[in-house]
Amino acid sequence: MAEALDPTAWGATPYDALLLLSFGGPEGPEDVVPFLENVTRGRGIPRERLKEVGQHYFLFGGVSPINGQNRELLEALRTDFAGHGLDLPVYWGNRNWAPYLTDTLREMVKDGRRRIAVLCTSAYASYSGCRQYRENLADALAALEAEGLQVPVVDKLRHYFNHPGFVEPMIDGVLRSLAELPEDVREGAHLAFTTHSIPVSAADTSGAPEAHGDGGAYVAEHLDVAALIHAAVRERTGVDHAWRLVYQSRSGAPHIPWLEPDICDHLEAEHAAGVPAVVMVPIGFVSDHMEVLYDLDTEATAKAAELGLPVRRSPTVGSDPRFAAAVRELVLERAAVERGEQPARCVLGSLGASHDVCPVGCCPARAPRPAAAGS
Ligand SMILES: CC1=C(CCC(=O)O)c2cc3nc(cc4[nH]c(cc5[nH]c(cc1n2)c(C)c5CCC(=O)O)c(CCC(=O)O)c4C)C(CCC(=O)O)=C3C
Ligand SMILES: [Fe+2]
Repeated sequence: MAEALDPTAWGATPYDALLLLSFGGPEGPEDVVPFLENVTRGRGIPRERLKEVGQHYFLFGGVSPINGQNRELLEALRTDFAGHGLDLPVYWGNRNWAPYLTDTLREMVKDGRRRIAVLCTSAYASYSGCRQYRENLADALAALEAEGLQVPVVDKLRHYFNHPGFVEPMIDGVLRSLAELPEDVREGAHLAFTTHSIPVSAADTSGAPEAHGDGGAYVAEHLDVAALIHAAVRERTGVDHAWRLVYQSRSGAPHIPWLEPDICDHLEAEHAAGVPAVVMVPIGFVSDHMEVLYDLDTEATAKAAELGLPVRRSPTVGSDPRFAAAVRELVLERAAVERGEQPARCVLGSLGASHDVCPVGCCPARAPRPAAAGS
């Protein structure tokens, strides 16, 4: 097994590059409206919600932290790869802002890259976190083909929500946040694991068809990560902190059901129930981007202050070296699979490793569109 994952034996063969594929964000006030237009094209988000979200960005000078965080992750990946003798170039492209995916893929093709492993900055199954990226890849490949360029093969790496390199940095973060709470409320603190709300219909159909059902793979995967972190914290502190999975950043029309409860409503309910403190744990996100900075650090934190409820927000993985190492392992694991080997899968929790290739019917879109890197 170890041999299959040794970069000095086969390298990442058959891959000749890794593509970091992310959301993208504005880098100045003049970018905010065009960015939001890119995000919401054809998605039916109410105008009021868009104005409101624009204000979140303007509050931070029109700059989302996400691009800077991806630049740091790129550096962390290059450092990790170089330190482990893995000679694999790493590129970066986004769905909604420069560097745009199509431009990056064009550059990759011009550099002679033919077989590309893709890491998305979304750890879980769902239309927004998985299939939509595959649709973006299909669109970009079609654009290159229309330009007469040779189309590379792209393989999306499996979901990594339950990879130790994703979970362990978050466990440390929760322990740090608990330690920062005033001592008299620390032991009674509850953990609020939080992720992006999505329409209930999208949650129910998330993941492979056999996982479909109430909450689908999206909710099941988050519950697994939450239970893992909770158990590790109990083991390390000896305290059994009560926990719940809650949601944030809801958009869409009010009459369409989205996953609940919202973090702010949850904080209110916790306070009313006499809970002395809460640690918000943003397990749904890969870096401390705007959903974390605004929805948790600004809005939910203000709500808690209004209630007089002590809260802390624990960090996401960002460019933690353990996450960079996890990405290397995911590349080498998948490379071994593509060479016909059966590598060991590094995985925690009760769900096992997610599929390498999305089956037909995985995280379906409202209206079917071409998607790359699937069956
Ligand atoms: C599951 C999920 C993730 C987590 C997985 C992943 O990371 O992919 C995520 C991440 C992100 N979402 C982001 C930003 C936005 N998401 C929006 C809208 C939406 N997100 C959705 C879902 C998700 N989103 C959904 C179902 C919608 C409704 C419309 C639609 O179906 O598309 C809108 C429109 C306005 C609004 O309504 O909020 C914005 C501006 C940013 C960038 C932050 C930054 O700039 O730092 C990031 C990382
Ligand atoms: Fe989003």
